[in-house]
Amino acid sequence: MPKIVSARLIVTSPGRNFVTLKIECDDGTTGLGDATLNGREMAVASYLQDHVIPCLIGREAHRIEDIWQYLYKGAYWRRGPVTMTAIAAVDMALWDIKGKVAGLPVYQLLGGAAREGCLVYCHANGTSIEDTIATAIRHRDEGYSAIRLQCGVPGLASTYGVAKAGQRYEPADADLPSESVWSTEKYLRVVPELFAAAREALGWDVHLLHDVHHRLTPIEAARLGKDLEPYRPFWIEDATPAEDQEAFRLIRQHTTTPLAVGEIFNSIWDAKHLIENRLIDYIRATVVHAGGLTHLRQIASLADLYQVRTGCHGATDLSPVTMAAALHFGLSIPNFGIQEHMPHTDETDAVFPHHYRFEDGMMHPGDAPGLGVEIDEALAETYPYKRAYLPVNRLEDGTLWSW
Ligand SMILES: O=C(O)[C@@H](O)[C@@H](O)[C@H](O)[C@H](O)CO
Ligand SMILES: [Mg+2]
Repeated sequence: MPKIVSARLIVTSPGRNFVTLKIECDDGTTGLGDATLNGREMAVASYLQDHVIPCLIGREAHRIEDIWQYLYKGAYWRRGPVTMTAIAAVDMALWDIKGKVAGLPVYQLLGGAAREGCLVYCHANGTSIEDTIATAIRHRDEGYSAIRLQCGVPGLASTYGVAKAGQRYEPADADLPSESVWSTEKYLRVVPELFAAAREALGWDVHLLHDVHHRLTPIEAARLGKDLEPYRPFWIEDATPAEDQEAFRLIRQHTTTPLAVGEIFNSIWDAKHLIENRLIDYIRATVVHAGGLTHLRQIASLADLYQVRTGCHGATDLSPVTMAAALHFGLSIPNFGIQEHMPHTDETDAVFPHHYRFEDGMMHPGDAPGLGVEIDEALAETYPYKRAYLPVNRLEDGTLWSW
């Protein structure tokens, strides 16, 4: 059985920061895990370097569950985004190794394919409704059958999800947190107009999604859900800050618009109340921030009992290693819903050559043994780490608000 002989971190910044864990075994097999936590990358790097890697050396790489429990219970201080991202990186790398040793793609180790491919959604954003619709039409013509819509808010200089003119969308945009200004009233006026225009332009054969990004109170989220019902959204995401899981009951009482939440969740305990009370329809927890494939499977199994489906986070600050792992996961579980797909830049894809592919609105992880993604270390080295923070958000009166 392969034993772990070394593990190291590769921090690279091909346009944005990524932290990757590479584990090597005595038989030469290596595995990769994504350890990227946007805006707090070096916290995870230190947790792995200083507290996890020393405990891995000499362990049997195949004992994934035992190592997971060792890193979770053995830390004493359980859960949290830094800890669970670090555990996720180890977990992904060990599944990668197990697949390579078995000569099988990871989805075959997880029970095999439960579908032909994973339905994905992409992002259409624009400073105006017209720009957003034009982008959405372009993505539909590229083959996407699910599109997330985010547009600028008249009267606000910027808003979540909308790229600066002529640039790719990258929220971690400054050496210290940039500040944006928010107005719920102005926002609530424009989103129904956006969806009305989108249905007018795109018709009904495309799924339309929207990310509220934690910014509404429960009753405001209920109002948005009701206002959007005529346009049948696939979901509204992060409608209200989800530490307050019970708040979703109030939203539920007012609207049938499907609710998705969980990209910032890092364990099953963040989602248990929401799922067991059917307060949500999609759980967005993802491989890299929720403890890896081992833990995410537990979350998906709990969700399946309550007819909650997965809708994993898949933004560009999750590396191609997570994208690959998410597709193996999504292909294999019974209650897959949809997978977010924000294509990485060409420079990122060159650092992380991979086998996953997009075709006709769906993605497939490919059939290479393991996760099917590697890292070009020489190229990675040419992109040094550059500190970057996510923005902070304030109301027009200066109150610090959810970004
Ligand atoms: O649904 C999404 O993709 C967003 O919520 C993310 O882009 C999120 O803002 C970033 O991942 C934060 O790093
Ligand atoms: Mg989101």
